[in-house]
Amino acid sequence: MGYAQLVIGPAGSGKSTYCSSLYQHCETTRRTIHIVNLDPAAENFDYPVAMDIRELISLDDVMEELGLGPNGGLMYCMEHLEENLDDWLTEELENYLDDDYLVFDCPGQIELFSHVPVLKNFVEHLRRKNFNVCVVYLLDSQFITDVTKFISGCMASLSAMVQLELPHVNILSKMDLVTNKKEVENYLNPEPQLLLAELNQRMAPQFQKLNKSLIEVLVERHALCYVLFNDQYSLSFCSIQYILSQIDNCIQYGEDADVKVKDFDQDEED
Ligand SMILES: Nc1nc2c(ncn2[C@@H]2O[C@H](COP(=O)(O)OP(=O)(O)OP(=O)(O)O)[C@@H](O)[C@H]2O)c(=O)[nH]1
Ligand SMILES: [Mg+2]
Repeated sequence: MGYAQLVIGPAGSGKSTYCSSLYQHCETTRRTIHIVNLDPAAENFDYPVAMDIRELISLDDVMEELGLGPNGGLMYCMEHLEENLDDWLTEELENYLDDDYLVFDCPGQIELFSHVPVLKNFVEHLRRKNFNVCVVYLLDSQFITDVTKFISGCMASLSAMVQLELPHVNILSKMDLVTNKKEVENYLNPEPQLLLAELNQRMAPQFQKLNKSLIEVLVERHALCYVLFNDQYSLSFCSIQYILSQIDNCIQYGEDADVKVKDFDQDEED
């Protein structure tokens, strides 16, 4: 059984920074993880790149040869990846052992997790290769400055949840940029009724029924729950260690460790 995180979220939400923090943390704690670049437009990396989509296809070549713009070119590259899952990805995965841990740093185009099936087929391929996969969805903390932004950010995450049908951890990134701590309290474990009241206040009266349904569906799917992340300085509730433990739990990584704790308890009882 292998383990994988699929790191997604809107453009600039901090996905690559998160991957590099995770890599540094794992290096310090002597844990092995491999970070994979799935962004054909990425150029600079703060982590060693274990696998790289740019070895399969170059965005510059696609834009030049097909006369596409950067977004059209990126979608073409991702569709090419989808067509090459059985050969390129399968061959690359052969370099990893059964219980290896891979982290996929994805591009930020929202289409990839709203309606285009590339990532869905990608994770299905990983699951066929016996990987336990968790989606890690990053949302920039600027989304909590305004209730309408927050709800739209949550809806985008929910659409990834519905499309990919995998364990899913939401992360609110760049917490160091939040100056108003009240905003954090309002949005971290939001009281649905208060959110709804605030949303109704911001929107025209004809949207009240829609607002109610939106909040209901977000609550039902646990899509309003976030863990916090801050790359700038260490705060225990924002720590990468805490986030990693939540994700490990979702993909049942380190179950052996739990068994050891049980044995220990048993010894004490004896
Ligand atoms: N202040 C602050 N800035 C951050 C944090 N995380 C990321 N950034 C900055 O946000 C910008 C975007 O970060 P990236 O990690 O490249 O974001 P990304 O989601 O990988 O972006 P794309 O791959 O282009 O979609 C960079 O300038 C980062 O330095 C954070 O925790 N705090
Ligand atoms: Mg990136």
